Amino acid sequence: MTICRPGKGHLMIQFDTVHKRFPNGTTAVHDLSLEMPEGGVTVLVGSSGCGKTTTLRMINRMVDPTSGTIRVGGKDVLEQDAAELRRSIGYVIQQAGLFPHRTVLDNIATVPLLLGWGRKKARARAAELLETVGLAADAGKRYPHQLSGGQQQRVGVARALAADPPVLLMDEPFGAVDPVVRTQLQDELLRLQKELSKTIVFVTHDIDEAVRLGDQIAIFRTGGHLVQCATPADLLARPADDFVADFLGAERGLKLLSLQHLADVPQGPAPEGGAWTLVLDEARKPRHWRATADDAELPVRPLKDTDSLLAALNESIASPNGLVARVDAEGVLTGVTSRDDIHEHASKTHGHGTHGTASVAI
Ligand SMILES: Nc1ncnc2c1ncn2[C@@H]1O[C@H](COP(=O)(O)OP(=O)(O)OP(=O)(O)O)[C@@H](O)[C@H]1O
Repeated sequence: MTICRPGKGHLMIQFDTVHKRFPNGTTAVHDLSLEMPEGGVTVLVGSSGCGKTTTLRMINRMVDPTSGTIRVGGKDVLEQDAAELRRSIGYVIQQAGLFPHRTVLDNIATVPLLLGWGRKKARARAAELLETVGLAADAGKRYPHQLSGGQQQRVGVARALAADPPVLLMDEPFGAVDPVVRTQLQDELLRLQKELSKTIVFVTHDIDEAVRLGDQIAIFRTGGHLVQCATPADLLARPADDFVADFLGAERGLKLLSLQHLADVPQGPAPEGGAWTLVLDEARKPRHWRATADDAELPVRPLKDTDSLLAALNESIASPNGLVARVDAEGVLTGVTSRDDIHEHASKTHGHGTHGTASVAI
């Protein structure tokens, strides 16, 4: 059995040896012990039918466990009224699940109205949330079918946030939109999360989405078994077994590079007198590379400390001499870094163990 213990901060959600067997005999979740820190995003991933949705739905009692305990904010969910619990937890599903005959504003105001806020206050809150999720005020008067899939998904997020719940459950919320909109929605969620610090449980099939959004990722396999739970970087660096490694995909190393930043990679002065010179403007901002032999020019894409090692590797391949120009926040040159330095730094942090540090196999 794998137990996930993040080990720092307050825990908002705790699964303790939770088992779910449906009346038809299907075991959807098998002795799950998993802890989710307050203010963090826990992503549940795994192939179809491995128990992600059931796990999520046990948190707000849309499904009750067969055995074991689930605590939200320290309280056993089975000791709470199911309807009340549901209203206190935001829930977002694929294709938003909006009420088709209610305006967008009324959709968003649903839970505040159920909580007895009164129409005026609930609608004012809904209007505020439209802006929070990046929709224009006039979208509030429309009906869901008059919005694009991506816009509907934003309304779904606004509706889930309406009563300002501490916990948000998101079941494949961006599964039905195209990849460009999906990336935008992920960016929006990351921006919102910086502001709101909700405890989010997010179900997806998409490992890239999990790596982008998760503070911790729990990987399940068929039969409702949790295989590994760790931070994205730990998971990518140290998959627990072949199943996890396969799930992470052949580009696991590149994914890991996308999570690591350039900041710690050493830099030196830009070379002088070699085959290529880095040309700067009067403010010492890089303009281009110039060939000593024939004055040919090649573009330079300077990187900041916050850029990823993947971006750095990419730039070092594009650069004529394998050097990456580094700049400060104002775009002024701070130095250059070689492809070898990037490689060396990447392999130092990849590690070769087999177990994620946040997982304890027992
Ligand atoms: N109400 C139910 N009655 C019987 N079996 C169920 C019920 N709900 C889910 N199951 C079964 O439990 C298992 C886990 O289902 P669940 O929906 O939790 O998986 P999932 O990982 O979310 O799948 P997907 O990624 O396809 O949504 C599956 O075998 C499913 O068929």
